[in-house]
Amino acid sequence: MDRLPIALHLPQELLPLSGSGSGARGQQPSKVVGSGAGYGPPLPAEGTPLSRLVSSVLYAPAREPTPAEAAQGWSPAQGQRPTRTEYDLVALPLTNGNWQERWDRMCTITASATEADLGVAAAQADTQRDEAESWRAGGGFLRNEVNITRSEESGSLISFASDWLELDSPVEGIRFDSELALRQEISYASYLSITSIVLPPPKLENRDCLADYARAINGALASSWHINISIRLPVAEYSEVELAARPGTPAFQALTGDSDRNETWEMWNTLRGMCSYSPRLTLTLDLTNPLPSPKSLTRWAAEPVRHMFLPCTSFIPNAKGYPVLSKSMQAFLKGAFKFRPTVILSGTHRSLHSAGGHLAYAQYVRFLYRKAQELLPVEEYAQGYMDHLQQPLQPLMDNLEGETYEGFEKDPIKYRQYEEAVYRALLDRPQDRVTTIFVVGAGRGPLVAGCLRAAERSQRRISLTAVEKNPAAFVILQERSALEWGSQVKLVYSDMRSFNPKEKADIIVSELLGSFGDNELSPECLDGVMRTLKPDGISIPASYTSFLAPIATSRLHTEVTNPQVASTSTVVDSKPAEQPYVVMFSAFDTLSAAGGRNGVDKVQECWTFDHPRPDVVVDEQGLPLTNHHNARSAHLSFHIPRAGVCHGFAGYFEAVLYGDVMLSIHPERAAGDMLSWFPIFFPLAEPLYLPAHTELDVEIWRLTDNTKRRVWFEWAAQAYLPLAALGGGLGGAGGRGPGGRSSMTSPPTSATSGSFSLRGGGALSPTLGGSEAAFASAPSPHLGASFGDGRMPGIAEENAVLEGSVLGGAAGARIKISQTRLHNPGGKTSWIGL
Ligand SMILES: C[S@@+](CC[C@H](N)C(=O)[O-])C[C@H]1O[C@@H](n2cnc3c(N)ncnc32)[C@H](O)[C@@H]1O
Repeated sequence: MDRLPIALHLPQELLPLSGSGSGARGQQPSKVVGSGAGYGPPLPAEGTPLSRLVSSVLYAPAREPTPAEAAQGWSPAQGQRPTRTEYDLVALPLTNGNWQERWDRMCTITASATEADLGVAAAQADTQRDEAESWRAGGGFLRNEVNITRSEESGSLISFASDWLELDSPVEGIRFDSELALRQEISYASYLSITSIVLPPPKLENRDCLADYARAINGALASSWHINISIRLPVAEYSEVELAARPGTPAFQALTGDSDRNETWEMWNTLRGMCSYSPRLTLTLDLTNPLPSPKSLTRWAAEPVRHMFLPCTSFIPNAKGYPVLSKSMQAFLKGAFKFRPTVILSGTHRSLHSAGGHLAYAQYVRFLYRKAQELLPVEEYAQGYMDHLQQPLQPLMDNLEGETYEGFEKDPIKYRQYEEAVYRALLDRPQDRVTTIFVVGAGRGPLVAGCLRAAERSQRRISLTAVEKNPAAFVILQERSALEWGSQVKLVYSDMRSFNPKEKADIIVSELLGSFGDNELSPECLDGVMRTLKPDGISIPASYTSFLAPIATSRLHTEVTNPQVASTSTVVDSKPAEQPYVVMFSAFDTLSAAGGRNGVDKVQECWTFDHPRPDVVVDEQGLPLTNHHNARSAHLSFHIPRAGVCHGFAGYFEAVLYGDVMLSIHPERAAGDMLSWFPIFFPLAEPLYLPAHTELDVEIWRLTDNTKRRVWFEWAAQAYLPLAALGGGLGGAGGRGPGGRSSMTSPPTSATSGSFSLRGGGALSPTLGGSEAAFASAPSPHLGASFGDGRMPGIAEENAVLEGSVLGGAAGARIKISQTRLHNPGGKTSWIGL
């Protein structure tokens, strides 16, 4: 099991001031090593004061053996060897109060006040201005302004930038000088080979200057090619009134209730959006404040959390006085541990808890981490594949590798379900008849073996043929035939679409399913072999259905849109955003929920394929004339209860094998330990911001081109806000029908629906006055963050579109707020070959 990285945060008062240990305080210089021929400053033999402090945090001193160790033969050398403590890293501020003092003197005075205000003599003010200007022209730190002076000291450190930097100050001069100071700190950290620096967060009260903060961060990222910037952001903010009610008490609960605390996430979303989802911009989630409701917390699961800042004040004492965490904090950490953030503990020296000592906090976090490592079989199997984007297989166009078959064959559920389906189908057949079964796309034979077992269990006689077009897999089939099956199984090396048996089948068994059901071209392959099925024959599977849900996954979005990201390797791993991927989602959040005005599902059905399908027009050989009947389209409408950003759609499938024997990777219905299929991901090239109560309409098409012999998917989405959600009195029930419509069902009645452009929002804004309440907790980039004038900026936009029931008045009306482009038009980026 991996060790969870834990850092100890050392505040300024516990740090040696740089310059101490020298003659500065009248001490003799320490004994040094390397001072002669060395090129750097002399290094004290016992290390610098800082490196000694860091070592004392990370390594336990030499010790005496315990009685048990002594009994087992303790060698003195063992006692001398430094052993690791509970900590792996030390977190500390890069600069100290001396720097703040000088910066304040230079910058706050010149930026924010007049001489008269401050009563500063004109000459002194001039000196400060000159000093500030020469610093702005490219000044650096003084030796006693930084806590770290040598790169030898920086190895096990996480450094914090000055927490007084105000990149979002309402005072313009302070903003610009803070930005200069930040650049200086980043450049100094880079010089020290520090790879990650933690920055103070933007302030809620300065939200008007959030864009200034974001621009400064973007510039800071560009100023160094390797430094990672991590923004220390509180998991939630509370008002003074709420905090006065004492977190954890029923009074606090009554005040905060179930409300969505998304203010800090909204700031983060604006910030990372303005920084173009830089992979070097991450989060240090600050767990000082009480946790909000679990619903508000889920969105952090989709964000790049690099560190968790956990002060000792967030721990509560257990019955024996040891520090422990509340149930909700335990659950949150358990979910977060799978991303292996560094936990930064702070204040452990303050003896806030009566038992356990200062290491008890780290020991407890490690205990929680160990507990969180108990994985489901599918999670165990998927370790190493988490959030790893893979091209979907094309088993028709390509021949699969042996390793891929081996992977399939580890699945404990799939083959059991197939055997059960064949067994039930055989039981439903007369006992005295021989049933002809074709296993088409037999691979290395696991379904063939399943059919033989099903025949034995059901006491039915079968005639079994295995058809496979992969020459390498066909060798394995021959091997199994020679060693296991003998004459029980007939082998045919052929593409199933040109397979010509003498006798037709009662049952055709196949497994050509992809993560989205039909995306490995099962419909097209089975179309080609259904001519070998008797009129009353059956297909196992009988049908399969595709499902979709909108998700937030900033990590995968960054990967598909930032070609330079993916790894530190020099190979540029470009992953276009207009193709589907197979991926085991880990850092993601499903944005939709069941309900909304139309009572829609959280995960919605796109379309279904049934086999056999007697209505297909075929030629004289029994093959379909065109592939037109396999085109599909789905128009879905998702209810998005809380604000979030959609980065794409997760796709799943469910298959009916026979009767009620199913296969499912539907997230709400799957058994949980089927390993053969990870979900599919349809990314969006641009993230789509969705305020709370959005109705997200998603269109997805499965298209085919007979001449090019290809199948591909296209997708797009539009976001709408129901007027009812704005509290303006125009909304109501009804309007658009429930989601989940597909091309195979009847289209919605359009007689009463229509849409019209809303020109000049002024006419509507009086009705919509008071809508601030609905938006106050969900300011959107599209809507603007300020509602001080009582109007809803999105509505005032010239081209906002109001959709509603024209004949039936405005009941069910909704306003369109954004849309995506059409992804993968004409299959230009991605297609599946027939
Ligand atoms: C997903 S694998 C399943 C293999 C095996 N039935 C199993 O369940 O482990 C699909 C198999 O179908 C084969 N296949 C795909 N299209 C085919 C076609 N048109 N004709 C024959 N075999 C095909 C592939 O080569 C591959 O072996």
